[in-house]
Amino acid sequence: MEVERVQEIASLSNLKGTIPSEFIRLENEQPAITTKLGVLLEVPVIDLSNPDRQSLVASVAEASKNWGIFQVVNHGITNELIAELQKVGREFFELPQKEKEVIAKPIGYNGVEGYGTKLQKEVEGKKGWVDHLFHKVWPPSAINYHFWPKNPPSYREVNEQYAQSLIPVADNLLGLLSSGLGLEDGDIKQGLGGEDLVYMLKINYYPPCPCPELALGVAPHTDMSSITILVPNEVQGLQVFKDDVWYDVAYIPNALIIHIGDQVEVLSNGKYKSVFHRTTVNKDKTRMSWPMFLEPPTEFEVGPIPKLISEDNPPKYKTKKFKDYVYCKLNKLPQ
Ligand SMILES: O=C(O)CCC(=O)C(=O)O
Ligand SMILES: [Fe+2]
Repeated sequence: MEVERVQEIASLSNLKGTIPSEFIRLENEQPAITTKLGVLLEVPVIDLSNPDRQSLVASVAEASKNWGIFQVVNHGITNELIAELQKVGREFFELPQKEKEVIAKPIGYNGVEGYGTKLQKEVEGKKGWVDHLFHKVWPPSAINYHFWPKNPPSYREVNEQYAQSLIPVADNLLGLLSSGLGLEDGDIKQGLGGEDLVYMLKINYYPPCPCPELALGVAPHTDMSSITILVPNEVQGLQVFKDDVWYDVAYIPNALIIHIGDQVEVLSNGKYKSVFHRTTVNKDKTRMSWPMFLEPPTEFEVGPIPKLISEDNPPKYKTKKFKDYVYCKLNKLPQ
């Protein structure tokens, strides 16, 4: 059988300290050359239990304007639930390959859901050292359980519980972002489709890599989502581009990492910035992460919120259907 999944490539005994050439980045992307070594970037850490809403709004707005990324603590998701989420996700990836392939993204299928490995659409044709699983978890009408692992048996219950616990956290964050622009709390969520907002879960599985200094996990990008709520495991790997260099983001156990994605940048007419990030891999350890992408429905039109637009502040972005935004971005066409 032709080896295709990174997890399988990583387990080959004949690698002997090397990796196939399609994983070796050009020098301008290699982590060993482009990372600020020995420094952990302390992105803003925001305590969501802060009773002073004004100061909470101010810190979320400041982080979203200047960083596009922050971490939240005291968010209300229990450590036990995060541990369960990680356990069932890891157990799925540790199943025999044949069992994982049952929920593989079908070839030629037009959606993103399913187990898979991305063949990066990059000029150099390089591949990321990562496999993934995508499936929607909310709203119930958007869910296709075919793409959810049947094994381990508790996968569904744990992931449903996690999605439901995340809804108030997401609503709160979107409200804080709205308020930070001087808008009503509900305006940003409304601008994303309101209750039809889709929660798309991705699990990234980065197996140990014999040459972590030459490869990347996920290539540099901004998320197409509105915001992304991310749980990593304890293995370092997330990097952010700041002042022309890549920095490792400090890992805080049980914090949620929040990325500002492209749709919030558009809605805010550029006041909030989507964060440019990438991931590195580890020589000995498996890294995993669980980004939850909060996305407008594909047919929903997103554009700068009208209340933010004036003669002095004209729209900087087009208003367009989310599916058209995605199509242009994936095919590297102008937006
Ligand atoms: O693994 C991570 O920490 C981030 C992954 C990521 O950026 C993505 O999947 O979009
Ligand atoms: Fe990302």
